[in-house]
Amino acid sequence: MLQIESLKQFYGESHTLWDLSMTIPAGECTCVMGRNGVGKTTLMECIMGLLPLHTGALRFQGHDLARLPAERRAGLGIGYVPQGRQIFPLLTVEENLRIGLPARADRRRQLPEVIFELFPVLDEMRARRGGDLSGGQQQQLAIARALVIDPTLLILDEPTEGIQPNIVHEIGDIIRRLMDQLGLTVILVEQKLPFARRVGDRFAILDRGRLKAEGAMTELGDDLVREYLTV
Ligand SMILES: Nc1ncnc2c1ncn2[C@@H]1O[C@H](COP(=O)(O)OP(=O)(O)OP(=O)(O)O)[C@@H](O)[C@H]1O
Repeated sequence: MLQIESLKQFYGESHTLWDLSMTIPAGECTCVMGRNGVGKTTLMECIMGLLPLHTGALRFQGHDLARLPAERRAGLGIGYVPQGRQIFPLLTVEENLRIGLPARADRRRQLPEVIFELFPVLDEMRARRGGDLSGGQQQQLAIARALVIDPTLLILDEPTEGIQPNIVHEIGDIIRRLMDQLGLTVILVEQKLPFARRVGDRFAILDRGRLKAEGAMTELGDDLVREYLTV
């Protein structure tokens, strides 16, 4: 579904991603893993067009992504839940959701009902300010906002960061439900190993901007965990 080919990225003089190539298969959840600062968020921002590539190619369902500005990439069906959620605290839940609408390819101006079926709490809280929601509710809002464009690929950057353990479990269930019910492909940036094992079908491990290992989640063994994931 998404091919990343020989991608390089720099922040000024600092080389952040090195010749990174990987394929994201359709219908699966690929967990991008690695310690702090290895380049996971940078890679997601390159895919979304929030950061320029130095060299390399990005292909999404036959489209040359790297040539398209960020808003066109969303229009192709790539939903993005950024690290830290980025909810607008003074806007209502409904206003936060509506922010996603202009990126829809079909120019529809109505929120898809499926969002409220998936997240009934957001329906109850439509008129509340984003800043009044709990961390878990804000995360649901951030996911729902990404769904407003009817994506086929959903990118989630550390959705469980700073969230209570019981809600973390619920977010895992939601991700799997999105895949089963809506047929979504997911890229999940995740540092929590049990969560990644539960939700992910595949893993890709980054270390200092390089892809070090990838495969089926069932093949993620203790040696890789020790070398690249434990702190
Ligand atoms: N705007 C920036 N300018 C310069 N360097 C940056 C910038 N953003 C990130 N970096 C550096 O690039 C490297 C990769 O950062 P990135 O945020 O992509 O890592 P990460 O794996 O997502 O980490 P985390 O798990 O902490 O979010 C780090 O060394 C970081 O300090």
